[in-house]
Amino acid sequence: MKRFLKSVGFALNGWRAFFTHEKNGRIQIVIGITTIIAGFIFHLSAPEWIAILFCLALIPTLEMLNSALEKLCDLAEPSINEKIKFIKDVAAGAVLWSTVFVIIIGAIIFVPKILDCIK
Ligand SMILES: Nc1ncnc2c1ncn2[C@@H]1O[C@H](COP(=O)(O)OP(=O)(O)OP(=O)(O)O)[C@@H](O)[C@H]1O
Repeated sequence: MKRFLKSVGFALNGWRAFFTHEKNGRIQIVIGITTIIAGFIFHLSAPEWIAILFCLALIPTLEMLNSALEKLCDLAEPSINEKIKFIKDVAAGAVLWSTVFVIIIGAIIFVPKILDCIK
């Protein structure tokens, strides 16, 4: 139990490092809070909340892995290297790939509600 709590502590340190020191982490916080507020304003249904919460979990998770990989690459090979370029580009590509679908999901959920409000 003590070891488990220690591991949770390390993971929470990871959250703090990502969400306070990384620019992308701070952006994710702003997007997350804004989306949750919008969810309450537009009275999302349970399935809509599930989709939105899944999206809000997915992108920061990928961003965290991307940031960790970037740091590892910078440590392992500070000079220009084709393999490092591949690793960094593919990791960034993973974030972008998911982001495209998350934007589509967000649009499917929020755009009709916003249009209803404007009418
Ligand atoms: N050591 C390297 N060798 C080859 N290409 C690199 C190297 N470091 C970075 N690059 C290239 O530059 C791009 C940007 O790398 P960088 O580490 O600056 O990521 P970033 O997303 O701009 O970082 P940040 O998240 O700090 O803004 C990489 O995707 C890669 O194409």
